Amino acid sequence: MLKPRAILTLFILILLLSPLLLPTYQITLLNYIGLYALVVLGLVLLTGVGGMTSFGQAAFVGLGAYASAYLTTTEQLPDWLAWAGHSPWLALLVGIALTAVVALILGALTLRLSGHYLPLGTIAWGISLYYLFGTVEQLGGHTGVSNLPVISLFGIALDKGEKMFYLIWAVLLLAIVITQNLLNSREGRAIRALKGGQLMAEAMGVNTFRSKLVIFLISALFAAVSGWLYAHTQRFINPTPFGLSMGIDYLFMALIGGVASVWGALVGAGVLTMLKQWLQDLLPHLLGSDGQYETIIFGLLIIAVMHRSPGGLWPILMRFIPVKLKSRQLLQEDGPAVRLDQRRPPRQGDLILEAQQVTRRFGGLIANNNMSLQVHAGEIVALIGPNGAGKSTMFNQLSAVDTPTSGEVRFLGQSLKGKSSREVAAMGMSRTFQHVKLLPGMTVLENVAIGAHLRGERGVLSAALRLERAEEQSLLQEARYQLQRVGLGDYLYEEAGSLALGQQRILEIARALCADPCLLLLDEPAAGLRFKEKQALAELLQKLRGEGMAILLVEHDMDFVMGLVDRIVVMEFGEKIAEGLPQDIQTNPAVLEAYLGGAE
Ligand SMILES: Nc1ncnc2c1ncn2[C@@H]1O[C@H](COP(=O)(O)OP(=O)(O)OP(=O)(O)O)[C@@H](O)[C@H]1O
Repeated sequence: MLKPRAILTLFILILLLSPLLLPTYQITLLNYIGLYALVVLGLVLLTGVGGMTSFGQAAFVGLGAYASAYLTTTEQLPDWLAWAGHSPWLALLVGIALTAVVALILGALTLRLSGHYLPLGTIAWGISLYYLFGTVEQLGGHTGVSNLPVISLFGIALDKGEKMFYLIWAVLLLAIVITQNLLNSREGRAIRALKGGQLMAEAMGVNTFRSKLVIFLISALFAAVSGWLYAHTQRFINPTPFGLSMGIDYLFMALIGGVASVWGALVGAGVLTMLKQWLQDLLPHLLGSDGQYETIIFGLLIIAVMHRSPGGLWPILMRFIPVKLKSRQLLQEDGPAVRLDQRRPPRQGDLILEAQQVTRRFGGLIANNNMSLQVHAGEIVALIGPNGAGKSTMFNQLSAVDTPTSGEVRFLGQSLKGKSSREVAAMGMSRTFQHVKLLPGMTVLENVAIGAHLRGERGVLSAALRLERAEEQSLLQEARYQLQRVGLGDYLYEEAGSLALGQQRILEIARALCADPCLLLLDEPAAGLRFKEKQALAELLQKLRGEGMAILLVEHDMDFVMGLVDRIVVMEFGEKIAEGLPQDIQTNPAVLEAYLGGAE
């Protein structure tokens, strides 16, 4: 079994030797693969990891290319830009700044769009920027800009493809490392939660819009740097490679390579570039040179690959490479970690949560009517009621996922009016979900670590450069501790999706505990648990109560509830019909009526 590091070293060695062994023509091809892969890497992050489809990446490539072309070839630059003239490196800085500004504006405008509107938005700005490149006179119109200077590095002029090769591939490898570092960090977990876990992530305190903007920005910057490298490799540019058709090609490369993997970017760029070249050489011999047959065959091949392997080629390739690159390796302890700071717990008996006459209407339907309840520190309260009684709706009002039509929820003395579920999480409320919400492909440990999101503060940059290792170790140690506490210590490195449903519910409790809350909202925690697991859960909740935690749970399992909780609030048709000690509720006629239809 080969170690990933050995494969990487071999790969770098082959790269280093390539310009010495391969003919120029092939080096040119490899340069293109490197340039494309850099753009596709951004798409893997944006589309594969973040779940946002962009057809407009080629426009960002154009921004990087044109910024540098303009600055390095224009004789008389405006005074305020003169400092950046004639040096490709300074032009790169300007290109990066320009792309960042454009990406932030476009991202702010389009990333809030949902469904098909986002891809349509990317097509719109992709086309707009393309026409801009062709229209602006200073950018050479459709003729383009020629005579770009060569890049010099440490006094060496990179005037040949063989020399640019080293720069292109070094930048690409650096970008891959940065991306991988980022994905294996606190910010990375938040980013990975974007696809399929946004509601959960927000409840854990993640600002999902910010995470989207971050990957949008990074992918735009990768594209712009690729554009800069392209411009100074070709030393001539025109708008053609920055149009929508290239934007679609980049997306295809990501899909073919494997949109969920960083290395898939390289595979996708490599396979598609080689294939296109090969078809362009081969088909004219077979079919004549009249039609663009390669485009048709190319399209059919893409459909075939997508059909056979929707995850792209990388997962197939991994089956043949004798290497086990599991996130386990990335999560190993570096040594003892500092324990995270803890919130000062409220005093036993303090009022933690209070709902005052909460009403929630959905059109004509009143899901919650005049509901009031209280939860104190060191108390377990159950919210019960028949199906459709309005318990989940109430939970959503209490955790600021939804806003009451009238009435008020107060948490730790503060009204939740106008607060987001993220802010409420930061105040110390943490929850689990009726329908388990976790990221099935991620390890149990990483899933739980998302709960500790608000307890870390190191940002994207330190994650990309691995400067946040101490904090990361503390976050993972906390996740490990909470998993051991709930009895899932043996499953740290399993994929969360492989756990039984009952264990997934327990995982959600560990995740909620990771946030160091003073109030736990548990939505049907015992559903799907076996008897022994229920006993263990009850013990855990009792222990937490002993430590002063306030717990509110919705539960259908009456045996579990009666033996555990201090007080019960019963709902029917959106209203509170009873409240009291378990033994009183068990004999309450209104409750018996609601549950058993009037049986005594
Ligand atoms: N977003 C919504 N729009 C319209 N109606 C809704 C919405 N959410 C809930 N309801 C309705 O409100 C009522 C209460 O639903 P809710 O899910 O809160 O009940 P519940 O007590 O949690 O039920 P269960 O035990 O089956 O989960 C139901 O009639 C439901 O159809």
